[in-house]
Parts: sequence; structure tokens; C-alpha cells
Amino acid sequence: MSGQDYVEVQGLTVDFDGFKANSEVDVTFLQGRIHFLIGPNGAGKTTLVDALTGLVQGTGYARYGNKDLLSLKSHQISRAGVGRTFQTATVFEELTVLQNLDIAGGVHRRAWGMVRARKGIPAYVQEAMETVGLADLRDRPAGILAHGQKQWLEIGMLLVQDAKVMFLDETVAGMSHEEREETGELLRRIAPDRTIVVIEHDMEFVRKYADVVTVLHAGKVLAEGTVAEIQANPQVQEVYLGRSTEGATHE
Ligand SMILES: Nc1ncnc2c1ncn2[C@@H]1O[C@H](COP(=O)(O)OP(=O)(O)OP(=O)(O)O)[C@@H](O)[C@H]1O
Repeated sequence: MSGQDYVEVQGLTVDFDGFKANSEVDVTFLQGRIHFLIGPNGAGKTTLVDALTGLVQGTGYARYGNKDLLSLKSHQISRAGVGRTFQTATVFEELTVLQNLDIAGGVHRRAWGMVRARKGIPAYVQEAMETVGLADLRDRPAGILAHGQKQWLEIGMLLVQDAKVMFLDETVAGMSHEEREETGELLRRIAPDRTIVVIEHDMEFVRKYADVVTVLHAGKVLAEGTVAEIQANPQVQEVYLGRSTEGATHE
């Protein structure tokens, strides 16, 4: 055993009153690879992540370690080391960067009082702050951070929770070119020890940072491979309205 982590999804189906937002999805996400999920609007990307993080009920199987994520509640999934971000950042705006991280890491600590009273910054919080590049902003309220910085703070919150599997939903949407580059480098820094899955529409970002791409269409896996393989795939080109995936945008 190499000890490499993975999430293996088999036959995942999510049925919303007869409408299958995911249908028999098979996909494996491996530690150390930045795995992108792409596909047109409504393809079922967010639903897939929702099902794997306990927000909607799916059928099938999603093995992580010795657990089936589909049989767990969201708090159990998070405790098992599987975390996610949302399209809209969910940081506590009125609290500082440090407090947000402290709270995220403090699921096992008891109270606010303890957090406030404690002197010094725990090493894992400091490390997360440095990894996501927010150490200099630690006393700023999260609400005044730039859009990109809020997304990095969310990733930092997953780091302090020691999430080994991270699902990131359109993390670079709305970011400047520089912020995207920094985000890509951040993903590369954290990927070796983690299983990273990114939902993304921006093909330039995908092309630059993807190790593996899975294309979803109408709830199903249409194709999987490297960026070059995906872009050369006629079915994928067809789904993007006959355009090359170069032109795939969030419309
Ligand atoms: N709770 C729900 N009830 C019914 N239908 C839903 C529900 N959530 C999502 N859907 C539908 O499931 C389909 C897949 O949605 P989903 O958000 O997973 O797509 P997506 O690929 O993430 O799209 P986007 O790129 O626009 O975010 C859509 O047709 C959506 O309207």
C-alpha cells in the first residue's frame, strides 16, 4: 500500500423527484492530483459535490477510506476529513482572519471564551495562514478582504480542519488574473498531501492547473482525461455547442 488517499464514486445517482441531476456517475479522485470537474451549466457538478458532502441524498457508493460517504451525515463527512467550499464564500465577515481560522479549527475546543483567552496562535493555524498567504492580514475583519482573499481564507479553514479531501466550487470565479495564478499555486502547494477536486468553468485555469479533468453533461460523465485529451474529444466539443472547450465559459 502506498498510503495514497482516494475517493471512489460508483454509480452515484441523485434523483430530484424524477429528475436525475446525477446519473450513474463513476469517478475516482486521487490524492496528489488536482482534479477538475467541468461541464455546461446544469451538468450536475455542484450536485455531485453536494451528494459527496451530505447536502443532498445520493444512491450508489462513494468510498473514502473504510467509509461510504453516501451513508454519512454532513457533519460525519466533515469529521472524516472531507471538506468543501461554496460558490459564495461562507466566512464570518465580522470576525478577523485569525478568528475565522481559530473557529474553524476549534470544532473540538469548547467555547469562544477559550478561543479568546488563549495566548498565542496554534502552530497549525499559523501554518494555514501562511500557506494561504493571509498571515499579514490576520487581524483584518474577513468582511473587508478582497474576493480572492475570502476564498483563500475558506481554503485556510479547510486546512485547519485538516481536510484531506477538498471540494472547491468555482473558487477562481470573479478573481483577477493575479489572484487566479496565486490560487493555482496554492492548490499545487497543498495537493501532494490531499485529494483536491475543483469545479471550474475557466478553461485557461483548468488548462494550467489540471492533472485530470472529468467532464459532466446532463448528470453523466461524458469524458475523463488530461486537458489535451478532453479538448480533443469530439463529444466534449459537441457539448460545448460545437466550439472548442477553449471557449467554454460560464454563461
Ligand atoms: N434541489 C434541487 N431540486 C431540483 N433540481 C435541482 C436541485 N438542485 C439542482 N437541481 C438541478 O439539477 C441540475 C444540476 O444542477 P447543478 O447545480 O448540479 O449543476 P452545475 O453543473 O453545478 O451547474 P452550474 O455550472 O450552473 O453551477 C440543474 O438542472 C439544477 O436545476
